Amino acid sequence: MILQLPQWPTTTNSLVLWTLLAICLVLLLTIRITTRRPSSNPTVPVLSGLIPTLSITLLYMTDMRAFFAKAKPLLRKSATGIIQFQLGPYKTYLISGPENIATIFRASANVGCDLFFLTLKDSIWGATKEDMAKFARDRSGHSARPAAGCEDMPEEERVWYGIHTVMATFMTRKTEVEVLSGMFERHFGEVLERRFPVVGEEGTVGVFELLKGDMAAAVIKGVNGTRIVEEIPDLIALLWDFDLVVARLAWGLPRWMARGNYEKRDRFHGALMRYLEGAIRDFDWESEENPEWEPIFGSRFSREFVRWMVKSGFSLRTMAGGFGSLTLFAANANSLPTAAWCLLEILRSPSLLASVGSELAEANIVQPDGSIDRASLLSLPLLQSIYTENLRLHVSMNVTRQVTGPLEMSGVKLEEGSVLQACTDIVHHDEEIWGVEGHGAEEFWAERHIKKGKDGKKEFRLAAGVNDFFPYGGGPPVCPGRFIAKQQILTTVAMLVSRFEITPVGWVDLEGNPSDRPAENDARWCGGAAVPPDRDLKVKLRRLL
Ligand code: HEM
Repeated sequence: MILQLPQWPTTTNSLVLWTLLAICLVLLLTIRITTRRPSSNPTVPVLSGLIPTLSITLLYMTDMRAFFAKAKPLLRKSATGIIQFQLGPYKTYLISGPENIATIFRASANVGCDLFFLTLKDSIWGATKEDMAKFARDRSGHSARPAAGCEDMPEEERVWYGIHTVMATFMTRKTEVEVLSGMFERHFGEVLERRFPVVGEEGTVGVFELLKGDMAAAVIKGVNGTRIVEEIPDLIALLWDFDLVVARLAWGLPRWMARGNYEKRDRFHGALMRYLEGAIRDFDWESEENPEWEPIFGSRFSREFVRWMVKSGFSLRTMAGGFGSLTLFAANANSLPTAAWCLLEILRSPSLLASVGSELAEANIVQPDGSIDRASLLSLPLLQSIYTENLRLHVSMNVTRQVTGPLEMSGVKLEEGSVLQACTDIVHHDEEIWGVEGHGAEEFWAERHIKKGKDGKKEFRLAAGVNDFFPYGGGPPVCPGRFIAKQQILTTVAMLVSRFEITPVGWVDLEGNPSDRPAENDARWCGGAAVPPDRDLKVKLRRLL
């Protein structure tokens, strides 16, 4: 039986789904469909299974790791760095190689991302039909200049551009990044202070468990304000429940096939709808002041996003979906696991912990008043190398675009309407790109991205070309939160390493039972951006400062 059983949590609904899929497979096998769909483009190798279309689509949806293992050797052998497969109704090109990747990241009318983002608005936001129609109608693009043919479209109907403008303005500008990072540092400091009120205080915690609670609380207070955590006391639990099903929701299976996933999404959105209703009513939208932060919506980014949605006439349901995905989920779901991996790698090696401690101390990262000198922190070579290495090894993202006009790549004419994917899981683990003697590509090597400068000093330098590394995607839809993410992750590491004496106690599974092995990537998140660890490290913390 070629059906790969899913590694997802088993629920009655998923059992029903798999039983149905298994029946379909058996039927198809019985009538012996063995023909392979011929490639319409002979220079592009075809990734195919026993049953054309169905095998690969199923593998992709149920076991992303096995899909990568099958695709990788074929892609490596492909002279053009392109292979193709059928993903449900879409012909999909899997691409590699810096030139090909640069092509999809270049701003071009012939490469679009709306198909991918539109799917997410339906399945993950749970947008209403009317609001989905607004997004589907707008073909004017994300740039200030409307795409050809849409020049006369009224600005308020340009919803993609509207959303892009809010994110680009309030997430990537230096002042906003500074405010968000400063708020994060303040709130994370406060939660640590509450947990360890006096110098010398000790406690045993799981590193990832601590971040999922305390780091998430600090991120949310900084980005979304303090009132939301008071009004929704189980917000963090609802968020992590939602996080567990996001990648599966993205496939858009109907509710009857994945009821449990939709229930988790709806519980999260239901709480946000109730919150937003009151928050929108109570906030003084007429005020001339636009503070950097206030308790109802937190940062300008979160407030301006809600203001834009209200002004554009979106329903409360769509608003809750967008608010949940683009602010709460986006701000936590990737930077938290990455911060956890940075800490796990540092703490499992006493010599690396000592080196990081010295790097922080020598650069006086902790100021006399206890605050962090974030500008200097961001330029520390060893910490940057550790951060980069963890993004390389633990971000598993299939960056997705669509061919929207005539497009040629490595001499191959790509079919219009087809999907393009660049997988970090394949490119970031490529031995030829990243491997060096003694340090294979699969290994975490803290110093992989460090070179000696002319003065003999250590400098951070990415160990490959810029298009070989794309944890934050690329091109116009590149992650707008990348600057904030880096600050949050490095600040978390710096605060814990400099304020505490940390002694590892042992590895535990996610229920807290002792484990005989260290953490690995949790396969359930494979293909869905930052992959969390499947084990945690229990540590003893003793407050030093
Ligand atoms: C390690 C941390 C992070 C990683 C690896 C990551 C990765 C990504 C990737 C790969 C994309 C898609 C880009 C593309 O298609 O080219 C994305 C989009 C996005 N990210 Fe991040 N991200 C991280 C942190 C953050 C943070 C901290 C925020 C917010 C504070 C954020 C907000 C967003 C938003 C709003 C989008 C656009 C989603 C949409 O339009 O539907 N990200 N991110």
